[in-house]
Amino acid sequence: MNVLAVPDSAERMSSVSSGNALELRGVTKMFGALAAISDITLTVGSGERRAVLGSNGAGKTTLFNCVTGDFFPTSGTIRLFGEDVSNFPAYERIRRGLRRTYQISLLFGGLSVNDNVYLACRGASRGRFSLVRTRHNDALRVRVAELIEAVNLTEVSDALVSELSYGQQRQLEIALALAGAPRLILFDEPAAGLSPTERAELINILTSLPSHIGYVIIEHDMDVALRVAESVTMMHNGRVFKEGTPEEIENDPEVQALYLGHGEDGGHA
Ligand SMILES: Nc1ncnc2c1ncn2[C@@H]1O[C@H](COP(=O)(O)OP(=O)(O)OP(=O)(O)O)[C@@H](O)[C@H]1O
Repeated sequence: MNVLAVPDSAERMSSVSSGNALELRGVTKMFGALAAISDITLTVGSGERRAVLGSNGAGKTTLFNCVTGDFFPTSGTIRLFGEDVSNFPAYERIRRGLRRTYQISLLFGGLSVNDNVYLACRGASRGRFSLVRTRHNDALRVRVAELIEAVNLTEVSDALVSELSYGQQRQLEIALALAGAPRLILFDEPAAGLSPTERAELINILTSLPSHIGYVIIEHDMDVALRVAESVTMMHNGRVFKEGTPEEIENDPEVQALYLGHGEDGGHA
């Protein structure tokens, strides 16, 4: 059987039994002799909001890359909504409702906020791409307005992206991740470079997302991470070091020693 073959939707739905959004079992990714992540076992329930913390080089980005399909794991399995996607290319994972934001901006600076979100919605709708306006197009425009509202950018919806503040650009990236029908979003350091006011806005946006949309967030800002997540996975040297609620992680002496600036790593938060 071709491991890249994708089952039809009925077959797919019948394989969805666990109710979990994401399940990693024994996932290892080697770069030559270096294990960037080792034997990672991790479960994210449907609609769950989880933070992944860890110092530089802990393996957080590699973990995301394995989940998205940017990298294939060297060993182990990755299940998305109950389906083994370990060998699926990235676009097949996107089709199943997985989205990701990046640390770097992927926005079209010369287009308006509206047009950026519109293009993301068109890309996600899988219809034939056309710039001719139709009724379907009108429905899409309504959806675009809803997404812009969800990230509090309505007042600047006609502004060019290049005219937005850095924080507004990060908010727009969240709107793009919401295009289509996402069920699980991977946020890669969304608070990086934000001012305190922009961080408060980000927390507000993330905690206001529809409850059926789960997310996993890599975030060095502990204050943001622990406020927007209901569960935390702490990584160290490519392995899962601790799991718990934000309170448990915050109060864990080993975590404090390792991550909050008292350990040999010097911390990174
Ligand atoms: N493409 C690659 N080729 C070789 N080594 C890599 C590659 N990507 C990551 N690594 C190595 O794997 C380890 C984990 O890196 P990774 O970027 O996943 O960590 P991280 O926790 O995301 O770090 P940061 O917080 O700095 O982004 C590091 O030692 C890194 O140098």
